[in-house]
Amino acid sequence: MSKVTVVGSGNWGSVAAKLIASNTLKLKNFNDEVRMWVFEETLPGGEKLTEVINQTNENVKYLPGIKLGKNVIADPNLENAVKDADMLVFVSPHQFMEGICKLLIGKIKAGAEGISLIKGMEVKKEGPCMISTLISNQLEINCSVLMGANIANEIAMEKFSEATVGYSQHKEVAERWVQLFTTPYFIVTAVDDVEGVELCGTLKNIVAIAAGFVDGLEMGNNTKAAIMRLGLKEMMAFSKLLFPSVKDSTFFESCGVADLITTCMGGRNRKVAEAYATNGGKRSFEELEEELLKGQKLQGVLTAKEVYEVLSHHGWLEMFPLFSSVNLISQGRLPPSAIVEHSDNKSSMIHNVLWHGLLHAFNLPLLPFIRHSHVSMRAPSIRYRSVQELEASRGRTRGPKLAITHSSYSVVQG
Ligand SMILES: NC(=O)C1=CN([C@@H]2O[C@H](COP(=O)(O)OP(=O)(O)OC[C@H]3O[C@@H](n4cnc5c(N)ncnc54)[C@H](O)[C@@H]3O)[C@@H](O)[C@H]2O)C=CC1
Ligand SMILES: O=C(CO)COP(=O)(O)O
Repeated sequence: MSKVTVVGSGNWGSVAAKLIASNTLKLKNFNDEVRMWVFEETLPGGEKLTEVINQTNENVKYLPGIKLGKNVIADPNLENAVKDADMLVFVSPHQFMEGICKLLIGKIKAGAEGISLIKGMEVKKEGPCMISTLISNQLEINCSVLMGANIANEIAMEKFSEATVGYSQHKEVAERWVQLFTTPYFIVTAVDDVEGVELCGTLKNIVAIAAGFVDGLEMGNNTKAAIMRLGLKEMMAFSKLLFPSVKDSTFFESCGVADLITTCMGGRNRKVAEAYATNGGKRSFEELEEELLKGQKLQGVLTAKEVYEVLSHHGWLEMFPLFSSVNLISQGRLPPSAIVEHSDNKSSMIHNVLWHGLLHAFNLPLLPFIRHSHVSMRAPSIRYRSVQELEASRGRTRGPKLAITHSSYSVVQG
């Protein structure tokens, strides 16, 4: 019988534990108990979060008012929480994963399977690294992903939604994950495109920040829809540049367009970005995150910075005006209103990038195509000026080109 451990216990981590715990009680091939590693905290009343979760069966800080299931056992000791697990569910904010993995090296049971519910990526000197790859490489386990239109508080209340498991090669493993997560109100589908699924979940957080700016500036639904359309194009183009094997069909699964829509309508990234724009960029994201999310973490601002480093490193900034602008606005280098700028420049470049996957399939070179192609399938749209033009038009000069750097956060056990 397989034992399951959830590594992480924030808003989504707690809901994931609840979903899984309802299934392990019913499914014969799983042990009833679900262990949940908790990054220990002392609550304002002086109690330890882990003890309160185990006494009340509720994560009073990150998911108040929802019973997790009596078979969810909170454990503040990471090593102890994972030691017998056959199936490991990783669901921490992405900035903590490198630190968590370091603590887990050599502590995982041989043959264990992992799945990442984490939306984010790391940028290292060697280039971008998806979180599932970080887990796989560091812990020497196979790691699938689960992403989707999954605002945790709604799933906690058992409102219907869908999700996508992304796997590579091992369909039978994906089927076990589908079995472990699926409930009548949470329908999970597996697709053989782990990179595509993970990149959808990661990149939509940048678009959600843009959608929040649009809301803060009270620009209306049409503008937000335009931002979502442009964002989806940049998501597809960026994904295919990094992994030419990424499938178009993945963007039509829950992890793709559905997650993009729900996050741009109702997520935390959107909410904090709205407040940032309402305040004219004068209050930092860190301050607003702390005030509005009370310990929950944003992923979009960091992801925009990480993606910007990749774009800058490859000389791709002009092909990704939305992603670039989101980073520059979040860093205070452009005002929130720069999210929508009209000009008539290189919008066809994205279209060209989308051809890259096709070209790659036929082993044709990309760069000459981008430089010389005049393929014209442009639709009228918001046209972005280049980053340089935007900054120059505001009398600013660009800061030094960002080098690929890696910032890691430490995991400090309370
Ligand atoms: N909340 C949601 O609706 C959804 C979240 N996700 C993704 O799930 C992942 C986890 O997010 P949530 O569960 O929502 O977390 P959260 O943002 O609600 O909570 C933050 C978590 O980080 C922990 N933490 C704080 N400092 C830490 C440190 N130094 N080391 C390790 N852990 C630390 C906190 O204890 C807490 O469990 C993210 O990648 C997010 O994008 C995906 C789908 C839905
Ligand atoms: O990923 C999410 C929904 O699928 C949640 O997004 P936020 O972190 O912006 O709330």
